[in-house]
Amino acid sequence: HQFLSNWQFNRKYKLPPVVPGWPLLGNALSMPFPAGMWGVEMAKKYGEMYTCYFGGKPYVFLNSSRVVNVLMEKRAAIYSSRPERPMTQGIMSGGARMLLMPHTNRWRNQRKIMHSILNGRSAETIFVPYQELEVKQLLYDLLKDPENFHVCNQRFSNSVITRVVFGRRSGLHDKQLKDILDLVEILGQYLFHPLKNLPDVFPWLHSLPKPLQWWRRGAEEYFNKARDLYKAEFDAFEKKLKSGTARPCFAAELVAGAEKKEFILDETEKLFVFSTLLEAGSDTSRNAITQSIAAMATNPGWVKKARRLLDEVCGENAERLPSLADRKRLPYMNAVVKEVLRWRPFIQTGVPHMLEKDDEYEGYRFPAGTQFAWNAYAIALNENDYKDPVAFNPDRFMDADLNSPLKGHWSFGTGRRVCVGYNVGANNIWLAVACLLYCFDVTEDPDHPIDTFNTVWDVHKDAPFKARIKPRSQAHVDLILNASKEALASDY
Ligand code: HEM
Repeated sequence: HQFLSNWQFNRKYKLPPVVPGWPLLGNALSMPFPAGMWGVEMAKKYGEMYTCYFGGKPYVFLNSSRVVNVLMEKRAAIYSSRPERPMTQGIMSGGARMLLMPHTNRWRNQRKIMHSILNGRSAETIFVPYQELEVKQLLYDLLKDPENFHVCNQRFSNSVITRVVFGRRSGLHDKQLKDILDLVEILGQYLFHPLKNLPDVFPWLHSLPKPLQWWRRGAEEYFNKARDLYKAEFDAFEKKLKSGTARPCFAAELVAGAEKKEFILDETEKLFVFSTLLEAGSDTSRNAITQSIAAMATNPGWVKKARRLLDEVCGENAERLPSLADRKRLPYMNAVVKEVLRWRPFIQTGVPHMLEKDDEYEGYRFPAGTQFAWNAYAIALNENDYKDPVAFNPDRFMDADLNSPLKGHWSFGTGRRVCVGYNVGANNIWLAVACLLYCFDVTEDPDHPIDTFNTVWDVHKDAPFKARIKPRSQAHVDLILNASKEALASDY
């Protein structure tokens, strides 16, 4: 029977070159975590597309912008679902995590809510003042504790989104921040390391009697931990709301909207809207800012250029900090943001989308249910896509698409699933990197050279690499101390 169905499958479908794997487990054993450089190697060996099998299902890696653009972008109407994930979505997220939802009305509903919070006018009017406040705290923290730059960047990103969602700021040593990053780290390993997550690779395992489901207890503990974390945060907010001390924020709007029946979210969905916002908001720009530090230390050329342009606008003697109001006058910084995202994409092999209907392309015939991902490292390091791809060179983005943060790289994803927080993310990076460049000299520690290919960017307990971060001059120190006074005094 198996032979016959394989035979039928092969008559009907034709997939790009298949990476040899093992019976049953397919390629789960050979795909490391993180898989960026493995993806580069496979792309060199197999070409523009290759296929892996996980749990008997095909997963196609797309290794050039050309094919991502045709399939995931232009044909987004049928390339925008997500595979069934009974472990990470089912048990660990109570079925309510938007990122993992299939292409359904439930997803559309959540996407609308997210869009209204994160985009349009609100990205500018609501987020920008907090980004401007938090960046001053970031500079102060980097001045005081440069070795822990990773924690300073974590706090900055987390505090912006926590302020918008719950109306409170976060501190460097907040337990909530560490708990969020722990949760994301575990989820990331399950999502991107098939061997660690057999219950999603083989969804039929979930029909085993419950006592035999060895993963269930751990997964339920994960769900409870996440739920308790966001529930505690929401309860604390509601207390403030009742006592009249809550600040205007998204949670307040959500409560008001729910009372007016503008939308319906059950309890778990509500908590996972918070989880999605706080986790996506905390865990992405912090990596990008950290990577910009690696780029400054290893590629001094662009730093000189960016610095000269920043000095022209803000003064050579630490007259004032760069601000998002300077975006029009500092187009080069838009290119910097895009290059930070392109250079060594920290979501190293992309996020898989699932094809909803059989499809054909250049002689291949893909069955519905095939997963497709932009192979992020492989594309970023592909010489046909980028000239001298290894170098950090923002000038490559000084083109007609300069002001479109989504164009020219895939780090925000693609098609209908493209990151809904990209404006907030791009502004976080723009502001933090502009201020860092303006105030600090960043150099490599000769005893600890940075391996920009194999560094695991998203570790959060320790710094992923070492770098020396020193203020440019006493005038810059004074500027930071002065500018951060308001942030240091705003303790809420
Ligand atoms: C540097 C910053 C960021 C990067 C690189 C990034 C990257 C991504 C990527 C790669 C995806 C998946 C896209 C796909 O499957 O095609 C995604 C989805 C998402 N991101 Fe972001 N993100 C960033 C910032 C943010 C921020 C600040 C928020 C919100 C506060 C956010 C909210 C989301 C949400 C809700 C989704 C799920 C979208 C869906 O499934 O429809 N992201 N992001």
